[in-house]
Amino acid sequence: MHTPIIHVQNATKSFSALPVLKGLNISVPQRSVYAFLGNNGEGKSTTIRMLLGLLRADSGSIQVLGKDVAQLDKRQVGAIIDAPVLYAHLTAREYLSITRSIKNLSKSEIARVLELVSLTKAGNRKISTFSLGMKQRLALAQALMGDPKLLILDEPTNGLDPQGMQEIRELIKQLPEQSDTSVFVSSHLLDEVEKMASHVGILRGGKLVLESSLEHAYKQMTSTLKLDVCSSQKAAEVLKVAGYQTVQETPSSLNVLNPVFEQIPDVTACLIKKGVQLFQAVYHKPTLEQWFLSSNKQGA
Ligand SMILES: Nc1ncnc2c1ncn2[C@@H]1O[C@H](COP(=O)(O)OP(=O)(O)OP(=O)(O)O)[C@@H](O)[C@H]1O
Repeated sequence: MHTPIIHVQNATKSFSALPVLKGLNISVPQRSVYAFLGNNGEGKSTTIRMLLGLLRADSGSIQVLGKDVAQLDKRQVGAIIDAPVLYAHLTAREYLSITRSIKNLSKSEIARVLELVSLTKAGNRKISTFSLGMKQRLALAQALMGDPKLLILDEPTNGLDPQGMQEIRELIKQLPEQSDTSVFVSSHLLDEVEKMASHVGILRGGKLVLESSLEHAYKQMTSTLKLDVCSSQKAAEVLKVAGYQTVQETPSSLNVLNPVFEQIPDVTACLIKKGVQLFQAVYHKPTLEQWFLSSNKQGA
């Protein structure tokens, strides 16, 4: 098994005796886009500051890129925290050349990162002429200079319009494949990160209450086909013979468990063929958000 790119074990952090993190465990697999979710004030930014070595945990262990965070070479991690300060009177290339000289990188690095964020053509334009989405892409380009193996982003789509959000999402999504960069991205919106993440961790009450790959989550989600019929018992017998699993709710309604959407015509045809009157069929697949909320309640 690969070493997690971020591994937090039992981390705690209090501010003026007020506990914010109360035994936080996080395991971020390599080459993942890990969405770190939590409501406002749950401690996402605090965690991110600890991952970047800007804040020390009171107790517990924090490993980033296989090393204790205190020993980490910070140049191996790219980050956007808070609103990035972009100098409006500079062109994008001039702006990136500041980071290039600080990090002592080759000139070609500017062209590489501009290409990655699709800003090659706008490279010689002043930042003051950029849209908010372009500015955020430029901030991403800056964070990607030096080809970091890990990118840590604190709410990178905050304040962007839907198109800007989509641009950033598409960019982030392709980073593991394109440049072997893992991404740890905080957000308070599950439906927003669902479109780009491969893994999700949910922070609540100072702990991670759920951590899962999205693939696993999707497999766990149970869809149902609710049928209103003349006799649920008869319908259940007919469907059992046809290989469907059902749960009877009332004498006149039952749920078919985990049907795929394409099976609905077959289910209804089976019933009609055997003389079971069907009044209504309603297909339901929970959203990821509903699944997480219910898993959370069960785990609580
Ligand atoms: N330097 C600090 N001093 C005192 N309290 C702090 C400090 N930094 C954060 N806190 C408190 O810790 C809690 C968590 O804050 P944090 O900014 O980490 O949450 P968050 O999940 O990032 O919230 P948001 O989504 O609103 O940014 C809040 O109650 C905040 O007031």
